[in-house]
Amino acid sequence: MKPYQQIPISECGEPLVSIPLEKFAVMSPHPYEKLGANYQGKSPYYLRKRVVNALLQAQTFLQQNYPGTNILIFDAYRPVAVQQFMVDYTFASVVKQQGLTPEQLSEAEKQAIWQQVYQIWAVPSENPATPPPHSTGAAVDITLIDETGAIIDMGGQIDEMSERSQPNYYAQSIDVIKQNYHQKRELLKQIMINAGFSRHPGEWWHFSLGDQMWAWETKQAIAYYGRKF
Ligand SMILES: C[C@@H](N)C(=O)N[C@H](C)C(=O)O
Ligand SMILES: [Zn+2]
Repeated sequence: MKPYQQIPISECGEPLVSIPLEKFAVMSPHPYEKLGANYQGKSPYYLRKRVVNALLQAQTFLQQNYPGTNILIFDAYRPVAVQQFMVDYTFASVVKQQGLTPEQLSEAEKQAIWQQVYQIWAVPSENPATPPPHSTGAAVDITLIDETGAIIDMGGQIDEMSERSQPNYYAQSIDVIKQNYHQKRELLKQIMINAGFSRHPGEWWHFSLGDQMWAWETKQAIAYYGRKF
């Protein structure tokens, strides 16, 4: 159990709504649908109403200060079944990268890979007290695009399982390009924090508002969004 999962949830009942996608950039096709994730009629582009409003606020702030720059939404709502699909997919990918099959792995080797997977993915828990963040409709994975529509280089890919995913990975670098990665990550963080979000301490692209991780990071006693569906 992660420390943030100790935070009690007092579900406020606010609905999930569709993100107005015309106001943002999106990946097409959606990255997890492309891998075969089944959303069973729901959309990865749902969020809680207040979370959508806050995301729009972040977008307005960004465009007022950096005209032409835009938020790219990589992922938002994720049913627990999709969380399960993605952790299984990631486990299988790591095994494959090692040129192995699961049957060739010892229990200890499997555990080591699961540990790696759960470093960046939340456990697909069905327990209402410990929902995966994206299953609450409060979490969103984003990056930025520039005025030409190109994805701004943040010095790492979303969902990358490496040290580079740490938000401050480039903070101390003396290399100008790497300093620029850090500045871009800081810009992303700043527009989101201004709008009320908090950032995942280990992932530069993950932000949430109102869920357990947000409550933990912002020192609130309770979270107000639990699992949806
Ligand atoms: C891996 C990334 N897409 C992500 O969303 N990670 C968080 C921790 C999650 O699975 O909720
Ligand atoms: Zn995320």
